[in-house]
Amino acid sequence: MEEKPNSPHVLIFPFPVQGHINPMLQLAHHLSLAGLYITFLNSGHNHKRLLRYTDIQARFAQYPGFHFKTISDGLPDDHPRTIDRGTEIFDSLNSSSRKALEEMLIDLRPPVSCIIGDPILGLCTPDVIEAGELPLKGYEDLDSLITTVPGMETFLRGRDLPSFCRPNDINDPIFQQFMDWILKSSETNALILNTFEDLEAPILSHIRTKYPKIYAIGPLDLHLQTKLSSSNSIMPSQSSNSLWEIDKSCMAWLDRQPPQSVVYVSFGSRILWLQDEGERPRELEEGTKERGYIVSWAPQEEVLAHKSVGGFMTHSGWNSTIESLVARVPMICWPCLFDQQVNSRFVSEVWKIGVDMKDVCDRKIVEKMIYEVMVERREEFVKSIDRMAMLAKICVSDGGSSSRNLNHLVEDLRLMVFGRIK
Ligand SMILES: O=c1ccn([C@@H]2O[C@H](COP(=O)(O)OP(=O)(O)O[C@H]3O[C@H](CO)[C@@H](O)[C@H](O)[C@H]3O)[C@@H](O)[C@H]2O)c(=O)[nH]1
Repeated sequence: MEEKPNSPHVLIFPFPVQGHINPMLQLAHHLSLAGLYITFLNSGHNHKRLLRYTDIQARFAQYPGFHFKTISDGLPDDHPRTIDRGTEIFDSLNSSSRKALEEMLIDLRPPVSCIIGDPILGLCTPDVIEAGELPLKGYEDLDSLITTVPGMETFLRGRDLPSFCRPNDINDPIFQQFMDWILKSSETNALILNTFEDLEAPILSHIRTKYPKIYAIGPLDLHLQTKLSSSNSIMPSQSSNSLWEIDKSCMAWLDRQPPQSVVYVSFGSRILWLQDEGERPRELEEGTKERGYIVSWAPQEEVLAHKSVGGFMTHSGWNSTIESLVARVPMICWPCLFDQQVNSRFVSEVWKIGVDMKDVCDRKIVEKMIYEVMVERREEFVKSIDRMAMLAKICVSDGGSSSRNLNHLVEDLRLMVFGRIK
């Protein structure tokens, strides 16, 4: 890499799953557009998979300061790396990558001025424990309000807490491990968030009391699209970030459906075991043949933007939530893990852009919720989501809050080279 004194060199290291690689690549793209040196660090396993479906390196070839590097996640090649394997991937990455990362940092030129990592942000968990609201005492607590999370006092119930934050016993080793990561994440200098001020203002002002430097620069994808189109550049297709082969055949099927008649169902990387094994139940294929279309990995953003799609049944992963908001598609949420329970509560109770099935799901409930989103409360949801999508657009356009925050981020990264800020 040609060494230019005074140029910041940013090392970006996403947690090695699809939902983290996508936004981190978008962030890397933003910083490259601003002329920064970037080293994008992938696990060797994921980098091989990205290269299988797209020439990800060619996509960034226009940026001379952009380099990919890989690091081992410490797991054997045939390990499924799915979340149903508990914290295996976290643990392995933690123990195997530290030394390699330290060595890499010594060797990289120009010297790395900043590392953008991917921590778990559980800011309030210690306060909730301190207040005695965790651990939950039993089923009756699932419906009680949690009153110690600022900005969420009136709507956050026990059942809306992230799954990892509600152990039966706070001495549970997995919970303790998460707590350890949460406490470590509070040592970072600043937070870069894939959200926008108009979406989460009260929460962002609370986070600001703990982290003076936060940069809400999202929705990253829409932001990138806006930036690239203003310079007449082409937005890379989503398939250029994908760990799975995208099957576009569903687009022709969507073209044949009436406007807003289709419910798109996807649980992110949650049910990939099913797809990877090629074990889709035959009854599912047969039963939906006339009325639906199944693919293993869809071009999600294109699907959401299609005029025939009227609702999204989602696991409420953050990327899916924000992509649905941008595409103005109301949601039927069926959260499972991590932040998904909180996201779905915001969708239904705060933003009012969909319904939250939470932990109660059977065919009657699915039918009822789909009816609510597609018919009964459609007008209300569409009105709110149109407004949110418009605010997102304003935030990422020139002079909008996300655009200004991104400029500040770039300025601050530049200052780091001179050691003027930490
Ligand atoms: O058929 C599909 C399904 C998904 N996607 C894309 O894959 C990403 C999925 O991301 P997300 O919705 O965030 O789900 P996960 O991959 O499950 O994300 C993990 O990471 C997220 C970000 O931290 C968390 O919010 C989730 O809870 C966690 O499960 C999105 O960009 C989708 O567009 C596709 O392109 N095609």
